[in-house]
Amino acid sequence: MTTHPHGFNTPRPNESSGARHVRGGPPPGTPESLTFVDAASDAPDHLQITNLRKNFGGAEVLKGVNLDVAQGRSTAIVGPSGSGKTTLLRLIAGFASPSAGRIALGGEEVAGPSTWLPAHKRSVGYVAQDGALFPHLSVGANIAFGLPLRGKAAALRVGELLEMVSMDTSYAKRRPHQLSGGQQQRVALARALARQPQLMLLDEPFSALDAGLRVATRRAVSQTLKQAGVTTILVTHDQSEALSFADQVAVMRDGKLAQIGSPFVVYTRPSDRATAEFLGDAVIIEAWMEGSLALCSLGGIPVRRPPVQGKVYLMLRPEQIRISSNGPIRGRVVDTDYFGPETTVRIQLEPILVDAEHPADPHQPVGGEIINIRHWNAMLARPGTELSLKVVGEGVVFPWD
Ligand SMILES: Nc1ncnc2c1ncn2[C@@H]1O[C@H](COP(=O)(O)OP(=O)(O)OP(=O)(O)O)[C@@H](O)[C@H]1O
Repeated sequence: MTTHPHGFNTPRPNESSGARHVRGGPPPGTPESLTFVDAASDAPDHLQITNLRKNFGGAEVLKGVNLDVAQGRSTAIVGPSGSGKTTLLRLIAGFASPSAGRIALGGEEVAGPSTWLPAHKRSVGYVAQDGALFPHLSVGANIAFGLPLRGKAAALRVGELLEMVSMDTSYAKRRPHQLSGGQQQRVALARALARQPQLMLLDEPFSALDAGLRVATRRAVSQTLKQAGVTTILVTHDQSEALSFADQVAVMRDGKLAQIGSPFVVYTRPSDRATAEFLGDAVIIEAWMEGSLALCSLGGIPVRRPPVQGKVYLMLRPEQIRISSNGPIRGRVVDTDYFGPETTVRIQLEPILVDAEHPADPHQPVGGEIINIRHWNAMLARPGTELSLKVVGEGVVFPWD
Protein backbone atom coordinates (compact mmCIF):
# COMPACT_ATOMS: atom_id res chain seq x y z
CA MET A 1 0.00 0.00 0.00
CA THR A 2 1.07 3.60 -0.58
CA THR A 3 -0.25 6.58 1.28
CA HIS A 4 -2.37 8.99 -0.72
CA PRO A 5 -1.38 12.68 -0.42
CA HIS A 6 -4.79 13.26 1.14
CA GLY A 7 -4.12 10.64 3.75
CA PHE A 8 -5.86 7.67 2.15
CA ASN A 9 -4.31 4.28 1.85
CA THR A 10 -4.13 3.81 -1.90
CA PRO A 11 -3.48 0.39 -3.38
CA ARG A 12 -0.41 0.10 -5.61
CA PRO A 13 -1.28 -0.17 -9.30
CA ASN A 14 -0.70 -3.91 -9.38
CA GLU A 15 -3.00 -4.34 -6.41
CA SER A 16 -6.04 -2.73 -7.97
CA SER A 17 -5.75 -2.69 -11.74
CA GLY A 18 -5.11 -6.33 -12.49
CA ALA A 19 -7.66 -8.03 -14.68
CA ARG A 20 -8.80 -11.60 -14.92
CA HIS A 21 -10.63 -13.60 -17.51
CA VAL A 22 -14.35 -13.81 -17.34
CA ARG A 23 -15.64 -17.11 -16.12
CA GLY A 24 -17.81 -18.68 -18.81
CA GLY A 25 -15.92 -17.12 -21.73
CA PRO A 26 -16.07 -13.86 -23.62
CA PRO A 27 -19.31 -12.04 -24.35
CA PRO A 28 -21.07 -12.15 -27.71
CA GLY A 29 -19.27 -10.52 -30.58
CA THR A 30 -15.80 -10.91 -29.05
CA PRO A 31 -13.46 -12.68 -31.48
CA GLU A 32 -11.96 -15.86 -30.01
CA SER A 33 -8.45 -14.61 -30.79
CA LEU A 34 -8.85 -11.59 -28.51
CA THR A 35 -8.40 -12.08 -24.81
CA PHE A 36 -11.38 -10.57 -23.11
CA VAL A 37 -10.48 -8.95 -19.81
CA ASP A 38 -13.05 -8.30 -17.18
CA ALA A 39 -13.11 -5.06 -15.19
CA ALA A 40 -12.86 -7.17 -12.06
CA SER A 41 -9.55 -7.11 -10.29
CA ASP A 42 -7.14 -9.46 -8.62
CA ALA A 43 -7.06 -7.18 -5.58
CA PRO A 44 -7.99 -8.91 -2.32
CA ASP A 45 -11.63 -8.78 -1.29
CA HIS A 46 -12.43 -5.85 0.96
CA LEU A 47 -16.05 -6.74 1.59
CA GLN A 48 -17.34 -10.29 1.83
CA ILE A 49 -21.03 -10.97 2.33
CA THR A 50 -22.08 -14.57 2.92
CA ASN A 51 -25.63 -15.89 2.85
CA LEU A 52 -27.03 -12.67 4.33
CA ARG A 53 -30.67 -12.69 5.38
CA LYS A 54 -32.92 -10.03 6.86
CA ASN A 55 -36.49 -10.38 8.10
CA PHE A 56 -38.83 -7.58 9.06
CA GLY A 57 -41.56 -9.26 11.10
CA GLY A 58 -42.68 -12.18 8.98
CA ALA A 59 -41.33 -10.75 5.72
CA GLU A 60 -37.97 -11.97 4.42
CA VAL A 61 -36.47 -8.98 2.60
CA LEU A 62 -32.97 -10.39 2.00
CA LYS A 63 -32.98 -14.07 1.08
CA GLY A 64 -29.36 -15.23 1.17
CA VAL A 65 -27.15 -12.58 -0.45
CA ASN A 66 -23.55 -13.43 -1.39
CA LEU A 67 -21.26 -10.66 -2.65
CA ASP A 68 -17.50 -10.00 -2.73
CA VAL A 69 -16.11 -6.54 -3.49
CA ALA A 70 -12.38 -6.16 -4.21
CA GLN A 71 -10.24 -3.58 -2.44
CA GLY A 72 -10.45 -0.13 -4.05
CA ARG A 73 -13.05 -1.16 -6.65
CA SER A 74 -16.64 -0.06 -7.18
CA THR A 75 -19.81 -2.13 -7.27
CA ALA A 76 -23.26 -0.92 -8.25
CA ILE A 77 -26.25 -2.73 -6.76
CA VAL A 78 -29.14 -2.19 -9.13
CA GLY A 79 -32.67 -3.48 -8.92
CA PRO A 80 -36.32 -2.51 -8.89
CA SER A 81 -37.91 -0.59 -6.05
CA GLY A 82 -38.44 -2.73 -2.97
CA SER A 83 -35.94 -5.43 -4.01
CA GLY A 84 -33.85 -4.91 -0.85
CA LYS A 85 -30.96 -2.67 -2.00
CA THR A 86 -31.13 -0.11 0.82
CA THR A 87 -31.62 -2.85 3.40
CA LEU A 88 -28.41 -4.50 2.20
CA LEU A 89 -26.52 -1.19 2.35
CA ARG A 90 -27.78 -0.49 5.88
CA LEU A 91 -26.62 -3.92 7.05
CA ILE A 92 -23.14 -3.29 5.59
CA ALA A 93 -23.01 0.13 7.28
CA GLY A 94 -24.03 -1.36 10.62
CA PHE A 95 -27.29 0.61 10.94
CA ALA A 96 -29.18 -2.68 11.31
CA SER A 97 -28.23 -6.26 12.09
CA PRO A 98 -28.77 -9.29 9.83
CA SER A 99 -31.17 -12.10 10.74
CA ALA A 100 -28.57 -14.60 9.48
CA GLY A 101 -25.32 -14.69 7.51
CA ARG A 102 -22.03 -12.85 7.79
CA ILE A 103 -20.39 -9.60 6.73
CA ALA A 104 -16.59 -9.23 6.77
CA LEU A 105 -14.60 -6.05 6.11
CA GLY A 106 -10.89 -6.36 5.38
CA GLY A 107 -11.00 -10.00 6.47
CA GLU A 108 -12.54 -9.16 9.85
CA GLU A 109 -16.10 -10.29 10.61
CA VAL A 110 -18.22 -7.26 11.55
CA ALA A 111 -21.61 -9.00 11.64
CA GLY A 112 -22.32 -12.69 12.15
CA PRO A 113 -24.07 -15.16 14.42
CA SER A 114 -21.89 -14.10 17.37
CA THR A 115 -20.24 -10.89 16.09
CA TRP A 116 -21.44 -7.32 16.00
CA LEU A 117 -19.27 -4.27 15.33
CA PRO A 118 -21.22 -1.00 15.63
CA ALA A 119 -21.41 1.41 12.69
CA HIS A 120 -18.87 3.93 14.04
CA LYS A 121 -16.17 1.24 14.29
CA ARG A 122 -16.52 -0.07 10.71
CA SER A 123 -14.57 2.61 8.77
CA VAL A 124 -17.53 3.05 6.47
CA GLY A 125 -18.80 6.31 4.93
CA TYR A 126 -22.46 6.74 3.96
CA VAL A 127 -23.92 9.30 1.56
CA ALA A 128 -27.71 9.38 1.48
CA GLN A 129 -30.06 10.35 -1.35
CA ASP A 130 -30.54 13.93 -0.13
CA GLY A 131 -26.97 14.47 1.12
CA ALA A 132 -28.40 15.21 4.59
CA LEU A 133 -26.15 18.24 5.25
CA PHE A 134 -26.72 20.20 8.48
CA PRO A 135 -28.57 23.28 7.17
CA HIS A 136 -27.54 25.58 10.03
CA LEU A 137 -23.80 24.89 9.57
CA SER A 138 -21.50 26.30 6.87
CA VAL A 139 -20.09 23.97 4.24
CA GLY A 140 -16.74 24.05 6.07
CA ALA A 141 -18.35 23.18 9.42
CA ASN A 142 -20.35 20.40 7.79
CA ILE A 143 -17.18 18.84 6.40
CA ALA A 144 -15.20 19.40 9.61
CA PHE A 145 -17.98 17.83 11.71
CA GLY A 146 -16.33 14.46 12.08
CA LEU A 147 -12.69 15.64 11.99
CA PRO A 148 -10.52 15.14 15.04
CA LEU A 149 -8.79 18.45 14.09
CA ARG A 150 -9.57 22.00 15.18
CA GLY A 151 -8.59 25.55 14.10
CA LYS A 152 -6.14 26.02 11.25
CA ALA A 153 -5.44 22.29 10.83
CA ALA A 154 -9.16 21.64 10.38
CA ALA A 155 -9.48 24.52 7.86
CA LEU A 156 -6.56 23.15 5.85
CA ARG A 157 -8.09 19.67 5.80
CA VAL A 158 -11.50 21.07 4.77
CA GLY A 159 -9.75 22.85 1.88
CA GLU A 160 -8.09 19.59 0.81
CA LEU A 161 -11.39 17.74 0.94
CA LEU A 162 -13.17 20.43 -1.10
CA GLU A 163 -10.42 20.16 -3.72
CA MET A 164 -10.86 16.41 -3.78
CA VAL A 165 -14.50 16.84 -4.78
CA SER A 166 -13.53 19.50 -7.37
CA MET A 167 -14.88 22.50 -5.44
CA ASP A 168 -13.13 25.78 -4.77
CA THR A 169 -12.12 26.32 -1.13
CA SER A 170 -14.13 29.57 -1.09
CA TYR A 171 -17.29 27.43 -0.85
CA ALA A 172 -16.36 26.60 2.77
CA LYS A 173 -18.07 29.79 3.98
CA ARG A 174 -21.40 29.16 2.25
CA ARG A 175 -24.47 27.56 3.73
CA PRO A 176 -25.92 24.40 2.09
CA HIS A 177 -28.95 26.31 0.70
CA GLN A 178 -26.54 28.52 -1.28
CA LEU A 179 -25.31 25.50 -3.27
CA SER A 180 -26.75 23.64 -6.25
CA GLY A 181 -28.00 20.08 -5.72
CA GLY A 182 -24.84 18.66 -7.31
CA GLN A 183 -22.59 20.82 -5.12
CA GLN A 184 -24.50 19.71 -2.02
CA GLN A 185 -23.91 16.08 -2.98
CA ARG A 186 -20.19 16.78 -3.41
CA VAL A 187 -20.06 18.40 0.03
CA ALA A 188 -21.86 15.37 1.48
CA LEU A 189 -19.20 13.19 -0.13
CA ALA A 190 -16.40 15.43 1.26
CA ARG A 191 -17.96 15.13 4.72
CA ALA A 192 -18.08 11.35 4.42
CA LEU A 193 -14.48 11.30 3.11
CA ALA A 194 -13.28 13.41 6.07
CA ARG A 195 -13.30 10.34 8.29
CA GLN A 196 -11.10 8.50 5.78
CA PRO A 197 -13.42 5.53 5.40
CA GLN A 198 -12.07 2.48 3.64
CA LEU A 199 -15.53 1.68 2.28
CA MET A 200 -17.96 4.26 0.88
CA LEU A 201 -21.67 3.46 0.61
CA LEU A 202 -23.70 5.64 -1.74
CA ASP A 203 -27.48 5.29 -1.49
CA GLU A 204 -28.97 6.78 -4.67
CA PRO A 205 -26.97 10.00 -4.12
CA PHE A 206 -27.62 11.35 -7.62
CA SER A 207 -31.32 10.64 -7.98
CA ALA A 208 -32.51 14.13 -7.01
CA LEU A 209 -30.28 15.83 -9.62
CA ASP A 210 -31.37 16.79 -13.12
CA ALA A 211 -29.99 14.78 -16.05
CA GLY A 212 -26.93 16.91 -16.97
CA LEU A 213 -25.84 17.57 -13.41
CA ARG A 214 -26.39 13.96 -12.56
CA VAL A 215 -23.89 12.72 -15.15
CA ALA A 216 -21.26 15.34 -14.21
CA THR A 217 -21.62 14.74 -10.45
CA ARG A 218 -21.56 10.98 -10.90
CA ARG A 219 -18.34 11.20 -12.91
CA ALA A 220 -16.69 13.56 -10.40
CA VAL A 221 -17.66 11.37 -7.44
CA SER A 222 -16.52 8.20 -9.18
CA GLN A 223 -13.12 9.72 -10.05
CA THR A 224 -12.61 11.09 -6.54
CA LEU A 225 -13.28 7.74 -4.91
CA LYS A 226 -11.17 5.84 -7.43
CA GLN A 227 -8.21 8.17 -6.98
CA ALA A 228 -8.50 7.89 -3.20
CA GLY A 229 -8.54 4.08 -3.48
CA VAL A 230 -11.80 3.85 -1.52
CA THR A 231 -13.89 0.72 -2.09
CA THR A 232 -17.33 1.91 -3.15
CA ILE A 233 -20.84 0.51 -3.30
CA LEU A 234 -23.51 2.47 -5.13
CA VAL A 235 -27.18 1.59 -4.79
CA THR A 236 -29.36 2.70 -7.66
CA HIS A 237 -32.51 1.71 -9.51
CA ASP A 238 -31.14 3.37 -12.67
CA GLN A 239 -29.58 0.72 -14.91
CA SER A 240 -27.55 3.13 -17.07
CA GLU A 241 -26.10 4.71 -13.91
CA ALA A 242 -25.09 1.27 -12.63
CA LEU A 243 -23.51 0.28 -15.94
CA SER A 244 -21.50 3.51 -16.28
CA PHE A 245 -20.41 3.97 -12.64
CA ALA A 246 -19.05 0.69 -11.45
CA ASP A 247 -16.40 -1.96 -12.15
CA GLN A 248 -18.90 -4.60 -11.07
CA VAL A 249 -22.69 -4.66 -11.27
CA ALA A 250 -24.86 -6.76 -8.95
CA VAL A 251 -28.48 -7.12 -10.06
CA MET A 252 -30.88 -7.46 -7.12
CA ARG A 253 -34.30 -8.97 -7.54
CA ASP A 254 -36.70 -9.97 -4.79
CA GLY A 255 -34.08 -10.07 -2.03
CA LYS A 256 -31.45 -12.00 -4.01
CA LEU A 257 -28.61 -11.11 -6.35
CA ALA A 258 -29.69 -12.51 -9.71
CA GLN A 259 -26.34 -11.81 -11.41
CA ILE A 260 -22.94 -10.28 -10.56
CA GLY A 261 -20.42 -9.34 -13.24
CA SER A 262 -18.71 -6.56 -15.16
CA PRO A 263 -21.11 -4.02 -16.72
CA PHE A 264 -20.31 -5.37 -20.18
CA VAL A 265 -21.01 -8.96 -19.22
CA VAL A 266 -24.29 -8.36 -17.37
CA TYR A 267 -25.57 -6.22 -20.26
CA THR A 268 -24.51 -8.50 -23.10
CA ARG A 269 -24.90 -11.87 -21.32
CA PRO A 270 -27.74 -11.46 -18.83
CA SER A 271 -28.36 -14.63 -16.86
CA ASP A 272 -32.14 -14.63 -17.29
CA ARG A 273 -34.94 -12.87 -19.09
CA ALA A 274 -35.91 -10.58 -16.20
CA THR A 275 -32.31 -9.36 -15.83
CA ALA A 276 -32.08 -8.81 -19.60
CA GLU A 277 -35.24 -6.68 -19.60
CA PHE A 278 -34.27 -4.77 -16.46
CA LEU A 279 -30.82 -3.74 -17.74
CA GLY A 280 -32.03 -2.15 -20.98
CA ASP A 281 -34.20 -2.59 -24.04
CA ALA A 282 -34.21 -6.16 -25.25
CA VAL A 283 -35.57 -7.82 -28.39
CA ILE A 284 -36.88 -11.20 -27.25
CA ILE A 285 -38.35 -13.57 -29.83
CA GLU A 286 -39.14 -17.24 -30.18
CA ALA A 287 -36.36 -19.36 -31.72
CA TRP A 288 -35.37 -22.95 -32.31
CA MET A 289 -31.89 -23.78 -30.98
CA GLU A 290 -30.00 -26.21 -33.18
CA GLY A 291 -26.35 -26.69 -32.24
CA SER A 292 -24.94 -23.19 -31.83
CA LEU A 293 -27.49 -21.47 -34.12
CA ALA A 294 -30.82 -20.01 -32.98
CA LEU A 295 -33.21 -20.23 -35.93
CA CYS A 296 -35.79 -17.45 -35.91
CA SER A 297 -37.40 -14.80 -38.08
CA LEU A 298 -34.11 -12.85 -37.95
CA GLY A 299 -32.28 -15.80 -39.55
CA GLY A 300 -29.75 -18.10 -37.90
CA ILE A 301 -28.23 -16.23 -34.96
CA PRO A 302 -25.03 -17.60 -33.41
CA VAL A 303 -25.25 -18.31 -29.69
CA ARG A 304 -22.24 -19.09 -27.53
CA ARG A 305 -22.68 -22.09 -25.24
CA PRO A 306 -26.48 -22.34 -25.43
CA PRO A 307 -27.90 -23.78 -22.20
CA VAL A 308 -30.58 -25.82 -24.00
CA GLN A 309 -31.61 -27.01 -27.47
CA GLY A 310 -35.02 -26.83 -29.10
CA LYS A 311 -37.59 -24.13 -28.39
CA VAL A 312 -36.07 -21.08 -26.64
CA TYR A 313 -36.35 -17.33 -26.21
CA LEU A 314 -33.63 -15.50 -28.13
CA MET A 315 -32.46 -12.14 -26.79
CA LEU A 316 -30.68 -9.45 -28.78
CA ARG A 317 -30.05 -5.82 -27.86
CA PRO A 318 -31.80 -3.40 -30.28
CA GLU A 319 -28.44 -1.95 -31.38
CA GLN A 320 -27.47 -5.38 -32.74
CA ILE A 321 -30.19 -5.14 -35.40
CA ARG A 322 -29.17 -2.77 -38.17
CA ILE A 323 -30.96 -1.37 -41.18
CA SER A 324 -28.83 -2.42 -44.15
CA SER A 325 -29.51 -2.04 -47.90
CA ASN A 326 -28.43 -5.64 -48.62
CA GLY A 327 -29.44 -7.19 -45.30
CA PRO A 328 -30.94 -10.70 -45.53
CA ILE A 329 -34.00 -10.05 -43.33
CA ARG A 330 -37.07 -8.14 -44.50
CA GLY A 331 -39.49 -6.17 -42.40
CA ARG A 332 -42.03 -3.33 -42.60
CA VAL A 333 -42.05 -0.25 -40.36
CA VAL A 334 -45.16 -0.20 -38.14
CA ASP A 335 -44.50 3.08 -36.36
CA THR A 336 -41.72 5.15 -34.86
CA ASP A 337 -40.97 7.04 -31.68
CA TYR A 338 -38.62 9.99 -32.13
CA PHE A 339 -36.50 11.05 -29.19
CA GLY A 340 -33.72 13.25 -30.55
CA PRO A 341 -30.45 11.43 -31.19
CA GLU A 342 -32.27 8.23 -32.11
CA THR A 343 -35.65 6.95 -33.21
CA THR A 344 -37.23 3.76 -31.91
CA VAL A 345 -38.54 1.92 -34.96
CA ARG A 346 -41.18 -0.78 -34.57
CA ILE A 347 -40.77 -3.30 -37.35
CA GLN A 348 -42.94 -6.24 -38.30
CA LEU A 349 -40.70 -9.06 -39.48
CA GLU A 350 -41.65 -11.12 -42.51
CA PRO A 351 -43.19 -14.49 -41.71
CA ILE A 352 -40.86 -17.42 -42.39
CA LEU A 353 -41.64 -18.85 -45.85
CA VAL A 354 -42.58 -22.49 -45.93
CA ASP A 355 -41.59 -24.56 -48.92
CA ALA A 356 -44.66 -26.37 -50.30
CA GLU A 357 -42.67 -29.60 -50.60
CA HIS A 358 -41.42 -29.38 -47.01
CA PRO A 359 -44.26 -28.74 -44.61
CA ALA A 360 -43.54 -26.43 -41.68
CA ASP A 361 -41.89 -27.96 -38.66
CA PRO A 362 -44.50 -27.46 -35.93
CA HIS A 363 -41.70 -26.81 -33.42
CA GLN A 364 -40.06 -24.01 -35.33
CA PRO A 365 -40.97 -20.31 -35.15
CA VAL A 366 -43.33 -18.94 -37.79
CA GLY A 367 -41.99 -15.38 -37.76
CA GLY A 368 -43.95 -12.19 -38.25
CA GLU A 369 -43.09 -10.73 -34.82
CA ILE A 370 -42.98 -7.01 -34.16
CA ILE A 371 -39.62 -5.88 -32.77
CA ASN A 372 -38.15 -2.52 -31.67
CA ILE A 373 -34.82 -1.34 -33.05
CA ARG A 374 -33.14 2.08 -32.98
CA HIS A 375 -31.99 4.26 -35.84
CA TRP A 376 -30.49 7.72 -36.01
CA ASN A 377 -32.37 8.78 -39.17
CA ALA A 378 -36.06 9.34 -38.39
CA MET A 379 -36.79 10.17 -42.08
CA LEU A 380 -35.57 6.79 -43.30
CA ALA A 381 -37.99 4.83 -41.21
CA ARG A 382 -41.47 6.16 -42.04
CA PRO A 383 -44.41 3.85 -41.23
CA GLY A 384 -45.05 1.41 -44.09
CA THR A 385 -41.46 1.50 -45.37
CA GLU A 386 -40.04 -1.89 -46.37
CA LEU A 387 -36.57 -2.37 -44.88
CA SER A 388 -33.73 -4.87 -45.05
CA LEU A 389 -32.07 -5.76 -41.78
CA LYS A 390 -28.99 -7.57 -40.59
CA VAL A 391 -27.96 -8.79 -37.15
CA VAL A 392 -24.47 -8.26 -35.74
CA GLY A 393 -22.89 -10.22 -32.92
CA GLU A 394 -24.30 -13.10 -30.98
CA GLY A 395 -27.60 -13.71 -29.23
CA VAL A 396 -28.33 -15.06 -25.78
CA VAL A 397 -31.00 -17.70 -25.24
CA PHE A 398 -33.22 -18.48 -22.29
CA PRO A 399 -35.14 -21.71 -21.81
CA TRP A 400 -38.76 -21.74 -22.97
CA ASP A 401 -41.11 -21.79 -19.95
N1 LIG B 1 -37.59 -1.08 8.83
C1 LIG B 1 -38.41 -1.78 8.04
N2 LIG B 1 -39.49 -2.41 8.55
C2 LIG B 1 -40.31 -3.15 7.76
N3 LIG B 1 -40.12 -3.31 6.44
C3 LIG B 1 -39.07 -2.70 5.86
C4 LIG B 1 -38.16 -1.91 6.63
N4 LIG B 1 -37.20 -1.43 5.78
C5 LIG B 1 -37.52 -1.92 4.56
N5 LIG B 1 -38.63 -2.68 4.61
C6 LIG B 1 -39.25 -3.38 3.48
O1 LIG B 1 -38.25 -4.14 2.85
C7 LIG B 1 -38.42 -4.15 1.43
C8 LIG B 1 -37.12 -3.70 0.77
O2 LIG B 1 -36.90 -2.33 1.08
P1 LIG B 1 -35.61 -1.56 0.58
O3 LIG B 1 -35.71 -0.15 1.03
O4 LIG B 1 -34.40 -2.32 0.98
O5 LIG B 1 -35.77 -1.67 -1.01
P2 LIG B 1 -35.00 -0.89 -2.16
O6 LIG B 1 -34.62 -1.91 -3.17
O7 LIG B 1 -33.90 -0.07 -1.58
O8 LIG B 1 -36.17 0.03 -2.71
P3 LIG B 1 -36.11 1.54 -3.32
O9 LIG B 1 -35.36 1.44 -4.62
O10 LIG B 1 -37.55 1.86 -3.50
O11 LIG B 1 -35.42 2.39 -2.29
C9 LIG B 1 -39.60 -3.25 1.14
O12 LIG B 1 -40.73 -4.06 0.95
C10 LIG B 1 -39.74 -2.42 2.39
O13 LIG B 1 -41.08 -2.06 2.61
